[in-house]
Amino acid sequence: MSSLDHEQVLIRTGTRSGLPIIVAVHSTALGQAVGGCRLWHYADWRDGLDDALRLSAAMTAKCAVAGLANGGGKTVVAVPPGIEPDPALRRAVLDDVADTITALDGAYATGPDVGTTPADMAVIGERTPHVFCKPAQHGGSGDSSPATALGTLAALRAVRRRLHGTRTLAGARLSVVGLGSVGLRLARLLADEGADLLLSDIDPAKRAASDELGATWVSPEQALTADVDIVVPAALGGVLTEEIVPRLRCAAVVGPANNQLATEAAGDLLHRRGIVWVPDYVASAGGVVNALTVELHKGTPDEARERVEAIEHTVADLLATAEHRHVTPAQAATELAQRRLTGAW
Ligand SMILES: NC(=O)c1ccc[n+]([C@@H]2O[C@H](COP(=O)([O-])OP(=O)(O)OC[C@H]3O[C@@H](n4cnc5c(N)ncnc54)[C@H](O)[C@@H]3O)[C@@H](O)[C@H]2O)c1
Repeated sequence: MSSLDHEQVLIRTGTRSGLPIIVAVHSTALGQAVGGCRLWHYADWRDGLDDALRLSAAMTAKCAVAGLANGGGKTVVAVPPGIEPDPALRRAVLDDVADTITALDGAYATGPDVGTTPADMAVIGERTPHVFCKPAQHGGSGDSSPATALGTLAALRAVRRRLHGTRTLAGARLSVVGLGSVGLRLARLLADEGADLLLSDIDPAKRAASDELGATWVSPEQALTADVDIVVPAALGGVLTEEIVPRLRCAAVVGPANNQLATEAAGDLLHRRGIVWVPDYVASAGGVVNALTVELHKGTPDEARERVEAIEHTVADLLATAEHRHVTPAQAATELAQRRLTGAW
């Protein structure tokens, strides 16, 4: 049996909801642990515990690599099969989550994750200050997509410099897969800067926005395998499969989509093909960096923007480490997290 490498895990049966509320605090070495609140169905609550343990450890790495003074944590509310939380049960769950966070005495703050929304964070915020990503009308930082897009742009600048010796995206050829909240914002920023864009989405209604930006509209498959400088995955995860990677014709893959690598082997394959890949949790950190800076660290919007734009330096550091140590960027990110966690910045 492996050892517990978390600082603490609090598991309670919610006094109001009767549901298992699990909060895993992986690390507070760099500061308060943060991580979203997942409200999801699990056949067995122990599966929810596994998720909380795994995802909180991943948050420690994400925060450390992003240079945040925060550690990793996670809340999982394990909803048994067959129960669909109605508004009353949902309210009960959120109050139970807030009380559990209060019991941790500031060691952990939560935000939205699968199954919860910024509006839910406002409800949790009625009982505890240790919450972020509340809607703007509740004093929060609001929609995280603009900051996520800005952070991805910063990551793209670092990669552009690495590929072509310049940080401007003017004249760079990029394809964006997914024109949702983040992808479309990012496409606009790239178009403003004069990038040569191929845009795609499974939703044909997004074509109008693509035309407006003067971009070339292609299918998601064409966008992924296009002969461009950088492919930007901005839709769902798992796009980088062992089947697709050999067909890529780009020099780099950098985007906000979560969990882009379908398998670890796909990551190795990218590396062997000499395609630069920035781990998604690094490229997509802008949203959480902005929310934490403004809401938990009480920074100004300018400070938050500066921190989001610092993702450019983080990525440059990461790529330099990967090259120097002959490792994948994912391994380099793990090493960077370790260096920061042990104070050896
Ligand atoms: N919103 C944020 O702040 C944020 C932060 C970190 C990471 N992310 C990640 O970035 C990605 C995009 O997030 P979002 O908020 O823009 O989501 P979204 O739901 O607003 O947009 C996703 C878009 O992708 C399209 N899409 C879905 N499947 C597709 C496919 N197979 N090919 C092409 N397009 C497809 C959808 O039609 C939609 O337009 C997600 O993976 C998300 O987890 C988002």
